[in-house]
Amino acid sequence: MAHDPISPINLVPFDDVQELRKAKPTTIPERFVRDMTERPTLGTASPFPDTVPIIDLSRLVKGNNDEYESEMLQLTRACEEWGFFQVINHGIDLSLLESTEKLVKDFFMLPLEEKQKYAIVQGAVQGYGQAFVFSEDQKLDWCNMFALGFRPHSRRIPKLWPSKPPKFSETIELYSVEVRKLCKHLLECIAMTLNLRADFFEEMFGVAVQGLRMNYYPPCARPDLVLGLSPHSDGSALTVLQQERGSPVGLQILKDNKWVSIQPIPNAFVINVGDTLEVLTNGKYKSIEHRAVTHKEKDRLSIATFYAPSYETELGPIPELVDENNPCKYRTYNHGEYSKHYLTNKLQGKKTLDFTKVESKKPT
Ligand SMILES: O=C(O)CCC(=O)C(=O)O
Ligand SMILES: [Fe+2]
Repeated sequence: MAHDPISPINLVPFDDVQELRKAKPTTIPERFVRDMTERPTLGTASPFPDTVPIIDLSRLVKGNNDEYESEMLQLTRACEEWGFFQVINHGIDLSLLESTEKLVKDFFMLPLEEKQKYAIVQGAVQGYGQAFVFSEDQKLDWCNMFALGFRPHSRRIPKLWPSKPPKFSETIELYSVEVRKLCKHLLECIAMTLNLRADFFEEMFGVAVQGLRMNYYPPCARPDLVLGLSPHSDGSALTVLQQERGSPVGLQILKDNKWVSIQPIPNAFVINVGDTLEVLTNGKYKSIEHRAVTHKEKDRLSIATFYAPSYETELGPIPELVDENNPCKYRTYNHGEYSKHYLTNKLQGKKTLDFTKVESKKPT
């Protein structure tokens, strides 16, 4: 698919959160104040520092030895029981992570007029601003976002690649190439946890779609009333998230019906299973609902890379993963069609996945 399969999308104007914050309002504007049921519980969500699995990638390249086997088991458990894990020793140059982080932060610190040169254009899901805002009465996230398409090349909108700060675009390019390699490697390992050939996903995905969303969450005087990012699952196959060094806790995942905070580990990436992998594995590896919360004094930056099959790919449960005990739970559909569906609906937990669910037959 040459361009975003999204046209037209009618986004409605939104308030720029950094600008709002500058005015230091004593009350939070109504459009950001969540209904009681949606408000985050802060401080009470247990941080579970050692339960979201940590995968040491340096142990996954060594071939057939005990370390490799035990790390593969850990990866299987992470995908099956958590849908989220952190990777350490991923091999990406730490100075590249630091410079990416710094330049992205510098971008958000530019004056609004400068950032607005790259504003989301109607009909695209790339640029500066909040996507997923479709009505005047929809609650807004306490966040500014900047999204860019990276691969395939035809998806790029060159006028949205900023000239300021200097080196931004070339650094994002280098970063995205490295993160792409990481995604490929992780998917090879994940394929093997499913007893599939290592190159199974690589072959199926074609020229994989890769996009970036940079999220900047200014501090908020009332973090108990707002959400940084609404609950959602990602439409991708895999998502790779970098959190700024020294970030406060912000990411929470819904685990056994409780919101659990993910503690940032310096230099690690947070990886999560997206909807596409859920469908392909016939629900064996599930995408997990997650959200971001804000902090009273500290800002937070995160950089999410979404990695997904090409838009032409036909998706459905992999036949090897469907049998009598695991009947087919999702219908077959075109990935471009799903992306369009995902991007034209507000973020609402895992609701977009209903698009592909097959009605389960009631036992007679
Ligand atoms: O900022 C975060 O931790 C979450 C970001 C996220 O979930 C996303 O961009 O899809
Ligand atoms: Fe997400």
